[in-house]
Amino acid sequence: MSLIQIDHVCKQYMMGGETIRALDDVSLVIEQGEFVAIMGPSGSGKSTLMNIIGCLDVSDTGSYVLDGKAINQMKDWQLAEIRNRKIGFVFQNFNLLPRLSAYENVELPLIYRGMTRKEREPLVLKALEAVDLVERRKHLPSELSGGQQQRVAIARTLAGDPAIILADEPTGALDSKTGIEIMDIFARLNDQGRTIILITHDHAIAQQAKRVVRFRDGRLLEGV
Ligand SMILES: Nc1ncnc2c1ncn2[C@@H]1O[C@H](COP(=O)(O)OP(=O)(O)OP(=O)(O)O)[C@@H](O)[C@H]1O
Repeated sequence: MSLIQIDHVCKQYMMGGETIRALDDVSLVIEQGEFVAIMGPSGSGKSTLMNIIGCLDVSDTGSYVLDGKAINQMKDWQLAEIRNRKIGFVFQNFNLLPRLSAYENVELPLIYRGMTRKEREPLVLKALEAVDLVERRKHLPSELSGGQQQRVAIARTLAGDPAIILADEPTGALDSKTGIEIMDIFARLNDQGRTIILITHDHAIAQQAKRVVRFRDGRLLEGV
């Protein structure tokens, strides 16, 4: 069974009487343990697909099965539960809380899950270790470089042990050298068995993934 199975998915938006086909009959299979880049120009539908894969939105037609569960039929609360348990999001602008240290930022989702301090600590340290940031755990985001902040964000995601890491332009706010370093971290996590899906418009970044899926005008071009 594939981790992600998307079949003939369509998503339209109405804008001032005009219909925009953001996703136009998209089918895509992603296996457990893959490292995939979804690449396309602005407006090609990447974010729309990302939102569907991340259970933030559902398609108009077609089907999406994630880890054996049919997502299309789910209610909002069920989608929220799947998101919390299975998906780790990484965003372009890091989304760290500025008044919390690196450690506390990574810890926060585990507090929301109701874990005790004792349960949280090894998970937080392990996640920070995975991105080589244990030493900087007491720093505030403002005391860290952009690349380090993104690594904290990746650690925050890892601590929750998600089935999939979904990264939306994770290198978009970084210079190209730092961007490649972030991709090296994803590659390392992938070597450890993590499934990673990232969306990007940057060809050089996409090439760092093991598989590139190209997108244009709401359609997949190759690599399916
Ligand atoms: N909520 C919305 N309402 C109307 N149109 C939308 C909405 N969201 C997206 N679209 C349109 O759907 C198409 C695909 O948008 P999408 O954001 O998925 O593209 P993208 O490839 O992620 O672009 P970018 O890289 O600029 O974020 C675009 O034409 C966009 O204008």
